[in-house]
Amino acid sequence: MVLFRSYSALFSRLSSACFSSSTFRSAKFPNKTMVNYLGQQEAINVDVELFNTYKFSVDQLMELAGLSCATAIHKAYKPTKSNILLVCGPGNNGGDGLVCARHLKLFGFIPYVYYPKRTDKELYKNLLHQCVSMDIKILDDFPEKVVIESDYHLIVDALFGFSFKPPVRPEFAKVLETMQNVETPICSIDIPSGWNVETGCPAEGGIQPELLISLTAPKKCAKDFKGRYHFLGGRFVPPELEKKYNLNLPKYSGTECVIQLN
Ligand SMILES: NC(=O)C1=CN([C@@H]2O[C@H](COP(=O)(O)OP(=O)(O)OC[C@H]3O[C@@H](n4cnc5c(N)ncnc54)[C@H](O)[C@@H]3O)[C@@H](O)[C@H]2O)[C@H](O)CC1
Ligand SMILES: [K+]
Repeated sequence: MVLFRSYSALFSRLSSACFSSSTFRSAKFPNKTMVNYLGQQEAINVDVELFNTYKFSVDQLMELAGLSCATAIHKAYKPTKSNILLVCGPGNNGGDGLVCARHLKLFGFIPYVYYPKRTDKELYKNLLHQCVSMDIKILDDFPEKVVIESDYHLIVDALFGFSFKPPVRPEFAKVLETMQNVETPICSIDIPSGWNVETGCPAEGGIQPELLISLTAPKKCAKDFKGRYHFLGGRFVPPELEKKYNLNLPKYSGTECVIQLN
């Protein structure tokens, strides 16, 4: 354990010098003011249309969402041999986290999953099974602040997405509080957990992710994001749906599944 921690600490110092390649800094980013930022109900409506009108299954979209997240993390953080703590919540945002963990492993990272409140649905059982089958460690307890800071290079926040209604219920309060206080960088999937989906960061506290990956289209709270990297992922929106909600999505390049917005 001592060796493990000292490796992580060393790695953390080395890797902070390697964040983001120069290719990234010189790339031309689309004007994010062009993109339509969705309100909570709009995000839910788009989701419902994807399932009901366009007949996507949740598995399909979650796989693309989770792959987008792992890809954005790989683009923002190198080298890959680092420990990543994924905190997965009870809904689809948590499911994106489980998929992301699997892809991170395939990309060469060392993911650890904390998934305290599990749903009984087949999809989630399978996603967790896939993680376990790929030797991804599932943690029974959420690590203390000092342990996170010494052992992990990045936290992936997959606790709550666009269905979150504040205030956070007591069962998740401790986890969110720890995430608010750690020095370790945070990557939030779709919504920084604990933020109001529309008004953004709460007046007191609130996590401050370094990386935000908006899925389908950014939500209004993303205007409050002051971190280093903002990516858009979830490249699965049919053109008709994009038109209907005036999403004005930026053009993804070639076969890329994410695009950097800032
Ligand atoms: N169309 C897309 O863009 C897709 C997005 N995906 C991801 O799905 C989430 C939205 O998922 P959903 O299941 O609707 O909800 P959440 O994950 O946000 O959370 C629901 C979960 O959380 C509990 N909860 C709500 N409020 C609170 C609270 N105050 N305290 C504690 N717990 C709370 C609630 O009871 C539920 O259990 C979206 O953001 C994307 O990440 C899909 O993966 C693909 C399609
Ligand atoms: K989240």
